[in-house]
Amino acid sequence: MAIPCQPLIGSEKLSMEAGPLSPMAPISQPPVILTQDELKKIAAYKAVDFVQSGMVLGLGTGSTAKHAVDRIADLLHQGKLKNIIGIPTSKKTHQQALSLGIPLSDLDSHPNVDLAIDGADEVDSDLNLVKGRGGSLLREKMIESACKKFVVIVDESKLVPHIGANGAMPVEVVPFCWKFTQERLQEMFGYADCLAKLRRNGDSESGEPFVTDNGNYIVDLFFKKDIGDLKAASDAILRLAGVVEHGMFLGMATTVIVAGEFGVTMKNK
Ligand SMILES: O=C(CO)[C@H](O)[C@H](O)COP(=O)(O)O
Repeated sequence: MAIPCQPLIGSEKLSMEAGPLSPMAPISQPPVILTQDELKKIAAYKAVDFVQSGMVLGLGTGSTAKHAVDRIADLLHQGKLKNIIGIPTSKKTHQQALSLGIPLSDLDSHPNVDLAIDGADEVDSDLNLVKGRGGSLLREKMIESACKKFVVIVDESKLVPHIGANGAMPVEVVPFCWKFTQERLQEMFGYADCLAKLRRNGDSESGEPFVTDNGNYIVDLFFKKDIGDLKAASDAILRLAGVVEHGMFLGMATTVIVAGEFGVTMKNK
């Protein structure tokens, strides 16, 4: 399930043959298969190649973006990057960046962001995204809407034929009468085509609601069929009083870097 991507120069092969042959070694050895986390790290490191000294940077959230933040901190400590200002997209990333000594600010002080690097839960062939399964969609959307370039980093498992094909599309809602808002979302898409479900901590149906960094709840929409007109769906969700934001990031990504078994590919808008 690969979107047609433009290979990077040489399209590095990530599935490498094991070490040099010794006289006792078999003629060929099994390929080294990289883990999903190693693929995420490769995509993240490629994205950090876009970072230049003096930039204001949106720092993404999640297991892929974490590698990018680590890499930026390494380059700062090595003196290869200077005068970076990071704008974290979550409390968790704020903590990570702070602990690594990355100078931090926010959109109030730095409303123009040069570049944001973040992961995604789904990417379609038009570079539309689902984000927010980690719960940080609101701050991510605010910061990534304010940036000149938005580089998305994923392993190939995130590529989908259409948005909503592979899991939840999160909607951040105010806690006040969340059941009412959940019900309106459910009615909007119909019981036959969608399941709207409050996100809770843990697996139990009776667990406490998951609370976002902004003190809100999340209703996850599980679509059973193609959403169709994404812009219309986005507008309809945002018109609903009680909804704060949703996890469809339409037309926002300027570049998507995908690390997969057969190499790293990059697609630009
Ligand atoms: O949107 C997000 C958090 O709100 C993440 O970017 C998204 O969930 C991808 O996470 P990961 O890199 O861990 O797969």
